[in-house]
Amino acid sequence: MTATVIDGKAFAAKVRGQVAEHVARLKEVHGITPGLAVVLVGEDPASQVYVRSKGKMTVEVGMASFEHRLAIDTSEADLLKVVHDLNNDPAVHGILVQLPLPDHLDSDLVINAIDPAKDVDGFHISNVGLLGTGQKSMVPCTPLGSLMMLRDHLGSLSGKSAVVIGRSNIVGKPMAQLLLNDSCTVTIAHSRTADLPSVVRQADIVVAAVGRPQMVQGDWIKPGATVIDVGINRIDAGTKDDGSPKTRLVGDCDYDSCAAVAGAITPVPGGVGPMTIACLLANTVTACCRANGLAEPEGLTA
Ligand SMILES: Nc1nc2c(c(=O)[nH]1)N[C@@H](CN(C=O)c1ccc(C(=O)N[C@@H](CCC(=O)O)C(=O)O)cc1)CN2
Ligand SMILES: [Mg+2]
Repeated sequence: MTATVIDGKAFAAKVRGQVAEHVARLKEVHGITPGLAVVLVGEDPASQVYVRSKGKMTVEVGMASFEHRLAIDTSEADLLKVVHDLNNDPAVHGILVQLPLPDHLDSDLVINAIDPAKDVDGFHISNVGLLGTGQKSMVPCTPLGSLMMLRDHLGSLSGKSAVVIGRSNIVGKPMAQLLLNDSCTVTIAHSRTADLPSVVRQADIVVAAVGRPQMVQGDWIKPGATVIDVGINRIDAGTKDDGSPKTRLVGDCDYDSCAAVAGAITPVPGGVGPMTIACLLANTVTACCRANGLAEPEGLTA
């Protein structure tokens, strides 16, 4: 079997197109421009790339983008003041604090200071609790994007057996919750799970979010299963012509061996990653509609 490649780049472009249509309607009919504020502390190179990309795509879909770049030694009090001001800014419907934060800052404290209605990352404890009890919430972007791709590829997920490898608050746990809400039978596995290959082999749906490059092997995959690879790992790839080190991105799955067995698989890059930013934009429109008592965009929420 050779797996169908689930094209996250194309899917994300489609989602951004839908978001742009909603934004245009909000502007024309209601005179409202959704606004997204992104806060970056420090100069982590990957975070800078993601924040730049978020700002660019926010503007491309017609929304207002507010960027707050703070020095690496910003105090917790100063960061909390920025969050507080954004909570009270009526032009801002979504707030995102780029992670990871520098070590001296308490991520939980900062995230829980965001107004839950503007928490477009879905990381605030109120949103975690709402998702966990099946109530309307803001849903974390990477799991939401993964769910959209699964629904698009498989249709109903009801009754399917799903294994989520990874138990992080931002991917593994909310992903498991979303799959459960869609009536999957869900197992959360992780790096310490006994006989992980046998556990994964039971699954119709595998979501790999363990943060270990190419860990999941093809012989762990049930033939025909759908594999969502959330991992983004940069590994050595020899040297360039000038002798400098070369790197490449790989997922948590060993792509070639998994693709030989799976029914469908997301590539890295070009799979889940692009969906993360598309879902961030979708969440911002959702937050804006909710704040204004308007109907939410269909198909862009969980
Ligand atoms: N506050 C948040 N912080 C972080 C999140 C998040 O959702 N909220 N997720 C990640 C980083 N991230 C967005 O912030 C992100 C990561 C990767 C991609 C992406 O499109 N990746 C590409 C490859 C990019 C490359 O070449 O390096 C892909 O997979 O195709 C988008 C967003 C941690 N922090
Ligand atoms: Mg910290």
